[in-house]
Amino acid sequence: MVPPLALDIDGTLTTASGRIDSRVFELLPDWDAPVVFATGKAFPYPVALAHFLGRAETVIAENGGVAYVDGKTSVLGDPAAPRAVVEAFEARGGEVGWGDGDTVNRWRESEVALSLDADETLLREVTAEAGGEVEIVDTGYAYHVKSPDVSKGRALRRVASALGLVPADFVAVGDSENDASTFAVAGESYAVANADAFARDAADTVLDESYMDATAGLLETLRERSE
Ligand SMILES: O=C(O)COP(=O)(O)O
Ligand SMILES: [Mg+2]
Repeated sequence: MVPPLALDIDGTLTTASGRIDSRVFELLPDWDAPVVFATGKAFPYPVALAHFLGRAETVIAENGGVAYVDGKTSVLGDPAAPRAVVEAFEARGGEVGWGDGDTVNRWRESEVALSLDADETLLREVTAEAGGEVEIVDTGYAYHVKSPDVSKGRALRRVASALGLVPADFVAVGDSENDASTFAVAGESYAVANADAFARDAADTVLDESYMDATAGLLETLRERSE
């Protein structure tokens, strides 16, 4: 039996230019165990990915702020403090940085994400003034202002339990700071070679290859190992 998977999306299932790698559509539709997409992206993104792969919509979004399994949505983080911090940041001239429309935050329920173009110094200053109520996670794709109580790893506990599993049953793959908590609870954890220092330190293994080259290679290995 192949193992259940907890898969980060950006940097792990993508190309270096941020597109979903086409091998995702070859390797994941028939993966014969639960697959949890665990991402910093807002809820609709992993739902859409699972949907178009023909898989169960079992997802962790917003770095663990939202979990969806078996038709049930759980919002696991309170957006009040993150929103207040970002309002204070804007009042002092900061910009969230996604332009008009802001589809990045439109469906976000537990946290706020800012563009990497945002003024990081000001953001960290305003966050420090909130006195531990919020933290910033830099995924390499965005700054996320979130409750410190929220994490992908904590959400994986809940999702695994709904599936009749425990996090230790999962193999986790990821590339950044927001994956360290998943790595801490998964049975086996792998950072892709493009991963940041947090993810590399937290992973059991750092893969030699980057992005989906690494993930695809690992999935092949896991499949062979299970035969
Ligand atoms: O949304 C982000 O900042 C990163 O998303 P990821 O967790 O899928 O890498
Ligand atoms: Mg990532």
